Amino acid sequence: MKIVFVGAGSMAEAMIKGMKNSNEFKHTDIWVTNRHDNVRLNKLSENYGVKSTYDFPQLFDQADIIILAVKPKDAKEALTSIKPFYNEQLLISVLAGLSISFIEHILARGAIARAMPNTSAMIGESATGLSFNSQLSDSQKDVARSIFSSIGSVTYVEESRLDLVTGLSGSGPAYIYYVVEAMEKAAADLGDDAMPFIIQTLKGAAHMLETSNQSPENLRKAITSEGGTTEAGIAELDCRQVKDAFAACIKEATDHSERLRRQFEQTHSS
Ligand SMILES: NC(=O)C1=CN([C@@H]2O[C@H](COP(=O)(O)OP(=O)(O)OC[C@H]3O[C@@H](n4cnc5c(N)ncnc54)[C@H](OP(=O)(O)O)[C@@H]3O)[C@@H](O)[C@H]2O)C=CC1
Ligand SMILES: O=C(O)[C@@H]1CCC=N1
Repeated sequence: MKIVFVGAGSMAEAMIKGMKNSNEFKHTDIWVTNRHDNVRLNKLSENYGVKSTYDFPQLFDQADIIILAVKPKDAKEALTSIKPFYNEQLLISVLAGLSISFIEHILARGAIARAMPNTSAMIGESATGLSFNSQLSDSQKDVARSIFSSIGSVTYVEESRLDLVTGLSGSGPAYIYYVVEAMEKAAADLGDDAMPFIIQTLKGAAHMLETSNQSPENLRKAITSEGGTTEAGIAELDCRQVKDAFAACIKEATDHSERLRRQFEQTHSS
C-alpha cells in the first residue's frame, strides 16, 4: 500500500511516527512532500525512513491513499497541485474546518474522507473523529479506519460534528498542556520532582476515567473531603469561573473551525 502525505508538518510527522511504530504500515510505503522545505523532508526521511520527493509523477504513481495535511489556508493550492495526478484514490484530509464538499469541488470526484486526529498520534494515543463521503468502498473505509486505529482511537462521526471534535480533541492536548504549565509553575519549589508527580496524576486520572465507570463529578467528589485541601483549592477555581472558561475555550475553538471553513471556502470557492 502506498500512502502519500501532502504536507510534512507537525500533524503529518505525528501520524508518520505513530503509523510506523504501530508496525501496521511499512515506512517504505509512506511518501511525503511539502511546499519547499527540503531540509524538513530530508529530516523525516532520515528519522522515519519514509520516502520524499517533489517529483509528483513519481510521488503519485501507484498511490493508494493521499493524506492532505496542509494548513486550511493552503488547501486550495495543494489540492489544485494534486488534481492532475488524482485518479480517485482515497483522499483523507486532516484539515480543521475544510469540508468534504470543498475538496470535491476542486477534485470533482473521488473517495474523500475527513479525519480530526491530534498530535498524541506520535505515541499511538490520538483521538480521531472520521467522516466519509458516499464514494468510499467498504475496503477503503476499512483502510481509513486502520490508519487512525494504528495511531490511537478512531470514531466515525457525521461530518457536521467534526468542528466540535476539532475544538474538543483536535486542539484538546494543548488545553491539558496549558493546565500542566500552571501546575508546574505552582509546584516550582519541587524543582525537577514536580513533573513526575504531574504526569502520574494525569495518567492516574485518565485511567480512573477509563476504568472506574464513575462520572468525573463523582471521581472529583471522592477526593474532596469536607473542609479539606481539595475543597479549598476547587473554591479558588470556582471563584475564578475556571469551569466556564474551559467550556468557552472549547466552544471558541469549535466556532473557529467553522470560521476557517467560511474564511477559506468562500474565498476560494470560485
Ligand atoms: N498540529 C495539530 O495538532 C493538528 C493539526 N491538524 C491539521 O493538520 C493540518 C496541518 O497542521 P500542522 O501540521 O500543524 O501545520 P504545519 O504548518 O506544521 O505544516 C503544514 C505543512 O503543509 C505544507 N504545505 C503548505 N502548502 C503546501 C502545498 N501547497 N503543497 C504541499 N505542502 C504544503 C508545509 O510545507 P512548507 O513547510 O514547505 O511550507 C508544511 O509541511 C492543518 O490543517 C491542521 O488544521 C489537525 C489536527 C491536529
Ligand atoms: O490549531 C489548529 O488549528 C490545529 C487543528 C487542531 C489542532 N491544531
